[in-house]
Amino acid sequence: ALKLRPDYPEARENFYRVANWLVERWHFLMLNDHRRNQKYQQAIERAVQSGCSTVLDIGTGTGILGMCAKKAGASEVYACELSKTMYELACEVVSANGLGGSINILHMKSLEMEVPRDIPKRVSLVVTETVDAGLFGEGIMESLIHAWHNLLLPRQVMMLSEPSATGRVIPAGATVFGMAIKCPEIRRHHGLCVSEVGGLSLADSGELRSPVSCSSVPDDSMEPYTTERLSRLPGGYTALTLPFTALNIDFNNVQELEGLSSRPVQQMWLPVTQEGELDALAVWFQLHLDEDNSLSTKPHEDTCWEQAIYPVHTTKGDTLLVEVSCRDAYLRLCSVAVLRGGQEIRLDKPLALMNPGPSQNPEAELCSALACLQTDHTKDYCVLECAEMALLNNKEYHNSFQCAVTKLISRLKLNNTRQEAADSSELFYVLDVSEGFSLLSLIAASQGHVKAYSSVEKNKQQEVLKRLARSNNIPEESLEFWLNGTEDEQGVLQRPSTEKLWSAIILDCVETCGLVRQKLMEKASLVSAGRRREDIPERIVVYGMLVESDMLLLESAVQGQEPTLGFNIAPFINQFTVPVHVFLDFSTLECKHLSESVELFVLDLMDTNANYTTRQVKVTTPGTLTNTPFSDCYSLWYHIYLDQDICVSTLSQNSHWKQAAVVLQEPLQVSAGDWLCLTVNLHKSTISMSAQP
Ligand SMILES: CCc1ccncc1CNCCCCSC[C@H]1O[C@@H](n2ccc3c(N)ncnc32)[C@H](O)[C@@H]1O
Repeated sequence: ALKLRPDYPEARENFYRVANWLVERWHFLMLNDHRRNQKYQQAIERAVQSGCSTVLDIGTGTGILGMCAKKAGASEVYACELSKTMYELACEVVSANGLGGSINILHMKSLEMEVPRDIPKRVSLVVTETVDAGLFGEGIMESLIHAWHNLLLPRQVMMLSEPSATGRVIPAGATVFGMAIKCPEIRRHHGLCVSEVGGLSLADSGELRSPVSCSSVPDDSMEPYTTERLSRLPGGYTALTLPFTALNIDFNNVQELEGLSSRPVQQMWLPVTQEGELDALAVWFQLHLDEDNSLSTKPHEDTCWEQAIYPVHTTKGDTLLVEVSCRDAYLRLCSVAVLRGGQEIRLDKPLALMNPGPSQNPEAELCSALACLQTDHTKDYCVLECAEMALLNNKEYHNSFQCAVTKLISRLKLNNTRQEAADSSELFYVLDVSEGFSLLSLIAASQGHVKAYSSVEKNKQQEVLKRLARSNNIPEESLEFWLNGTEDEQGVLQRPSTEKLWSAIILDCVETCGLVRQKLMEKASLVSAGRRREDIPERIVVYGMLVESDMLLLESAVQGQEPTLGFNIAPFINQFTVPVHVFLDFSTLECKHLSESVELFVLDLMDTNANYTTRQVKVTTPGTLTNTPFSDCYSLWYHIYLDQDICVSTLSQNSHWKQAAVVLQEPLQVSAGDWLCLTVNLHKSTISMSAQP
């Protein structure tokens, strides 16, 4: 579609969503990380010059590490890449750098490779960077165990044989660190932190959990950890212990690799340095490329990488007994018990006191200690997405909403009394078409005289709403679930029954990622047909601000004109540059504000035709800036007016929304006092912007 009509905004937004998915953003971060590139290049050169003449690059991505090996003089270089898009990209890059004939790239997963079918003989060196924030997330352990058994020359004791006859891996190993932290921002995304919102008591919500849990029983619907850039978390975090070494791994020792996952788990002692409630365990690592080069993902270092976060779930209503014996400053999770319903469930294993020595396998202990804390004795918990959990914890949003609904219902009642015909017992029909888990239908139903329809679909979530209705004395018949699972937008918005119309429809208009929800305006124009009705929200005001942010640039494209490690890579991968950045925390984004916040746009949901299609907005850059900065992007947020007076901001402190930013195609040279002209364009629900001096 883009090729046919490059200016068609809807197609452009879809391309952005696809490009974001096809080429992960970290390819740009990696290629822009010059230190990382140089360290890998050095380690590869050293290995090749010491005799490793045949090389396999596992997970080649753009092909950069394989090209380093070739340039360092390796006689045979092979590479494999499981992603089709990256495989094709690597082929383009390698041939564009004149190495097409000398690097053999395979579109396959290393685990499927065999000698001699795929590579003629075993290689002396495997290079790879198939690691994620939690180290193991890209399957490096499995890949290396398979490589040692099938693709690498056997590991010889060095002195007996020359280097080229023995196999080895870059990176040579990794050290994993952990640290207990207190962090409200993580807490509010992974557990219920409030007891009452919008006039509803949440006491009977039952157990609510985020999809992140390290429970001992591997449950594929749950992920063991999430990732955060600790240095960019709003409100920061407090370290509750010193960083401790959780694990050392030698990637050149296949027995150790195989042993890791089958070892017994023991307890873990964490020396406490600061008291406070434990919200999560942060984990990072050092990747030892060789004896002298290592990469670190430690927070606050100038690493661009995120850390792995293991939230600690303490189930609501339980009393978690943790003997935080600060005797000789050791936090002992060793005697952990859960008091539930008066019954004490001892979670602890035999105390680690018996073998207080250095633990053989702390990484697995880490997980078991956490599993202890999170052992899900109660099977009947309900999983909410992190954003749904943060929304649930957002008192301000629900209270604002409750005010708006109360005003609306009383207005409707007033209208009724004026029309003597209508009987005072008439019910008002309210439909909540919010995506995902939403309490708004309950808040509407709690006003009385309201029949609320919720579009919550998942059974477990409907159970939670029913439980909350009962415990908040909302009559069962005031809440119904509407058209579950129907794909048809028109159907969802049809009337509940022939004679009735909806009195109000609740739309949630801004996606958690920070963009206006796709098809919002189409949905809004659908519902505006028929009798004039009050909708919540009634309008959305879009704000923006010009900023200069190196971090955003590093995540969006390979920067600079000079080649990467001497290779011409940028033009190829930059074709996947996506100007729209989502899920940002604007409050902690490293950036320089180049203008005041400016009202860019008003979306009037009650009159969808009234919206502007293009709009000129003058923006000034404050005079304080010294160097003529590049204004390279503007960040977006929204004020959502639930009615003409009540509004919630997507930038507010406890907001569950993240922000979006639009990176300009070409950075604009601006200097203080300039006037920039932003052209804001709304086509259906897709906002696109461009800036001209
Ligand atoms: C300090 C490094 C760091 C620290 C923390 N966070 C991120 C990083 C940066 N590394 C991210 C790379 C992560 C993605 S891996 C790179 C490419 O390799 C491909 N692949 C992965 C496994 C695999 C396989 N067995 N066989 C063939 N191909 C494979 C992926 O399809 C991807 O294109």
